[in-house]
Amino acid sequence: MEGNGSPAEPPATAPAAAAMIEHKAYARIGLLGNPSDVYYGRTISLNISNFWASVRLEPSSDLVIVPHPTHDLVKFGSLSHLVNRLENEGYYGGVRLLMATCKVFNKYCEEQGIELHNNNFSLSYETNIPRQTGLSGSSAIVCAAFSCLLDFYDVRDKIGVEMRPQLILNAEKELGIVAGLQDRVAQVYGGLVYMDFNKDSMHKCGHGNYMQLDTSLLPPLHLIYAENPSDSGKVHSTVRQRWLDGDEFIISSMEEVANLALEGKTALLEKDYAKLATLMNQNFDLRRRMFGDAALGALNIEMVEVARRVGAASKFTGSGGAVVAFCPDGPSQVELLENACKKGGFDIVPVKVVPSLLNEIDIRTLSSKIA
Ligand SMILES: Nc1ncnc2c1ncn2[C@@H]1O[C@H](COP(=O)(O)OP(=O)(O)O)[C@@H](O)[C@H]1O
Ligand SMILES: O=C(O)[C@H]1O[C@H](OP(=O)(O)O)[C@H](O)[C@@H](O)[C@@H]1O
Ligand SMILES: [Mg+2]
Repeated sequence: MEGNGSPAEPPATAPAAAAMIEHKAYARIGLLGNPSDVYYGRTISLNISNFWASVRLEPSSDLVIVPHPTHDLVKFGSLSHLVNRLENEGYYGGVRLLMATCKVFNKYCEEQGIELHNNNFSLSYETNIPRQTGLSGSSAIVCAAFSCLLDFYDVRDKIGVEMRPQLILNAEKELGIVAGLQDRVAQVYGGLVYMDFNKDSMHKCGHGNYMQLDTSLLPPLHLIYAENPSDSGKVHSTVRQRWLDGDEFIISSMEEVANLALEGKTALLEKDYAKLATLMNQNFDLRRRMFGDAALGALNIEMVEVARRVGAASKFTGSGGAVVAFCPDGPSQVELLENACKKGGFDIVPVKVVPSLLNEIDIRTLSSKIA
């Protein structure tokens, strides 16, 4: 509609880079096999719409990384407020993640001879993923920022879907955070994904083999969580060092954990949910033996045990802070679980699975067919 004095429509040929771009990336649940993704293992993970991070890219004259008003707090009411904040949430927020994402993106494009235009942008973020609870809050910010850069520079077709999780992981590696690929794969692909990170494919192709599974294979799942931030990089570092030092127990236990994902794929395809429950419990028990109770934290262990006391299967979604629970006996058991969580002071929500996030351009970049 043309009105008197209304601003002129921008020309149809305005560069795509002039538009604001926004992308979301969702929290993920490691259903089986984690943390063997850090060790050439296998996992089954799902992307959930209960929580997400979003990143907004706006064209600007300078390149600006915008600190989040609460997650990157630098103004405090008092000294004790500052100390309290650092003790509970650490020194860092999302700014370092956004910066590292830009650096890694630029490095990869340079290496691959992908030309980038010279326009600048501002990056800002929001997130409602409970902070540092093993729901991949960190990589959600990186993944959403990475998607914004793909579109701003119009290179979605030049950076294949299979490579993206590794680049998203590289942003955290750049910051010295020990982590694996499962979060990033789930967040790039969406839905339910079986992942095999065997050494051969990791070394030959620079990525694992990723297979999307039908999300309707999943039984109803519940997510239990608490405000209890833990630094996943720190939780992982000791076990990682032992693995690097050739510790037989850690190496063989990680192999066992990886096998749970392989068995879990069959169980899901056959809808053998009794088996799924057993595998989930074994997964946590193996983690507990490898990491030890002190590293996992009493509150996190209690979340697993609350679920087990009502007969539900349970395990960590990530490195700690949230638990995925499955009630094989159905709604009456779910009610028991909800009551037990309420009494224990834990939040509990039914899991909502995100469908596949790949668009047509993304699918065309795949070197292997998705299931
Ligand atoms: N909600 C958040 N807001 C801002 N930055 C975050 C948030 N969650 C994580 N980060 C950043 O990512 C780093 C690693 O977080 P991590 O322990 O992996 O959390 P998560 O389990 O949520 O992935 C943190 O030290 C911090 O810099
Ligand atoms: O320990 C795990 O299961 C996962 O820990 C990290 O995820 P987070 O959400 O930060 O706890 C890590 O990034 C994953 O690769 C591990 O599987
Ligand atoms: Mg993380």
